[in-house]
Amino acid sequence: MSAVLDRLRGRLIVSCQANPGSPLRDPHIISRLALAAQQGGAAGLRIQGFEDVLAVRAVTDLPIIGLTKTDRPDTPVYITPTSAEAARLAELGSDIVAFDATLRPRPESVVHLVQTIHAAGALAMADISTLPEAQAAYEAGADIVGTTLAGYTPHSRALTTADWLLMDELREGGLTFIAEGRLNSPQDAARAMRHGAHAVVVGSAITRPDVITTWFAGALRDGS
Ligand SMILES: CC(=O)N[C@H](C=O)[C@@H](O)[C@H](O)[C@H](O)COP(=O)(O)O
Repeated sequence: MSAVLDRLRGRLIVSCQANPGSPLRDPHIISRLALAAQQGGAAGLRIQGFEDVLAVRAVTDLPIIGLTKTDRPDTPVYITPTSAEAARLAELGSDIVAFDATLRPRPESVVHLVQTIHAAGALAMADISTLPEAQAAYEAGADIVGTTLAGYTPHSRALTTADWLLMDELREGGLTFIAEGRLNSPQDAARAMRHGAHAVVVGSAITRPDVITTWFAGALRDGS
């Protein structure tokens, strides 16, 4: 296992991303969120977009998982769909480049993306939604898989919680994985480790106050 992945073992990775339209969508603000996460004990950061990766790289030595989100009319794949984007993320200082490795129509093969990321000197994190996708990603040379896209593809379990079953399948299949997606409390993060995660990514519950506010406002509306 690589030194970077070893450094992340058993640790928290904080995703610092702001949705389009969010008042926090600004590289300076994202870099401050990253520093706040570091101060709180994050061992790694997950950062979206070239400008944000650049801004965060300038302020911290923590491992960065870089990605892009690109809406394209020709494919449902939106997390780092092309090798050009993957290479740029590595050049800008991402230690790990995350990309969509789901079994859906895609502009470029997973093998090509992995090779490009490795050639650029970074590790390849395959964002998957099912066990077969994780197996295929490892066969294609990925360094690590993440449960990032579970619940976000038509062929994965539709859930409002983390996909605990997928974590169990990965663990039982002997596949190392990072748990990511809808881990909305410290208890969820700890539970993911008990389900066999190598590390845990938490985003919205730490760095999206606009989203968190909707949880609270909704609870007041519904009275639950
Ligand atoms: C599905 C997708 O596009 N996920 C993105 C991937 O980087 C981010 O929007 C999520 O915030 C991240 O995966 C962390 O998950 P959560 O915010 O649920 O803790």
